[in-house]
Amino acid sequence: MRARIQGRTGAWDCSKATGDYFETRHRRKDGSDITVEITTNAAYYKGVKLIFCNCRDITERKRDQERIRYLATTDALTGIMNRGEFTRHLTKEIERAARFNRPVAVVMYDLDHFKRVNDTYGHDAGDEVLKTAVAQVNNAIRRVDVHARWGGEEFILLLPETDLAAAVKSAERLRAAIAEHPFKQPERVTASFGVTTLGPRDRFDVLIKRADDALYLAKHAGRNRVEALSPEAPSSG
Ligand SMILES: Nc1nc2c(ncn2[C@@H]2O[C@H](COP(=O)(O)OP(=O)(O)OP(=O)(O)O)[C@@H](O)[C@H]2O)c(=O)[nH]1
Repeated sequence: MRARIQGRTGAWDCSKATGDYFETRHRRKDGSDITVEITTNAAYYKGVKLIFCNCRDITERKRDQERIRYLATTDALTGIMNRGEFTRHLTKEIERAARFNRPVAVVMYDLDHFKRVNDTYGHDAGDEVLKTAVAQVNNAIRRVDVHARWGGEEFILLLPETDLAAAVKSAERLRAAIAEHPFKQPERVTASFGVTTLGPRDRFDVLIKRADDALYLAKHAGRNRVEALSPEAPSSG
């Protein structure tokens, strides 16, 4: 038996491989995508080698897997990354930055007096404010920056290849993007920002704690502002 499977990755000859397994993507005549699982096995019959090649349409399974992955990694309200996924990204980035001695910044931000928004306009209006604020930030960051919901009305950004001065500049741009945007209910919304960068011996929790401390400073200095703490800053414990 000789079969050729023509996929996007080119032709694959069934007669050359046995005990093989792989997946390939193809396009149907109607333009829709199909994912196919290929398995091959060989058997001998009267001295003749027979190759069995099994092709199965796994498009649905793939779609389900993608959906599960999306739900597991994404914040349902805002559509950005959730805390668990961000933690995985930052952990990797810390390793990479330390290994290659590259800068990396973390920015935490939190909407100001957000409880008042919920109390005055209701929870649905509060949700709208969260989504709009996130959209403003998404529009103002680089593609390589990672934006996630840390919890409640608190958000976090990972800025690769960014030193403290550049991160403060970015945070200031994001602060202005929220503060200057005409929201619906209420019309004006602000957020406070805490910025820090990775120190030479920082672990994940130390970095997050320092960003959180900087955010706390911004809240206590009057809100709608950016505060930064460098890795050399004394820890608040
Ligand atoms: N609508 C909505 N509200 C949320 C969500 N998550 C958290 N909140 C609300 O966010 C509010 C946070 O209130 P606080 O922690 O007191 O903070 P704040 O009022 O923003 O005050 P500061 O942070 O000090 O400026 C609470 O009322 C929470 O119920 C959400 O997904 N949707």
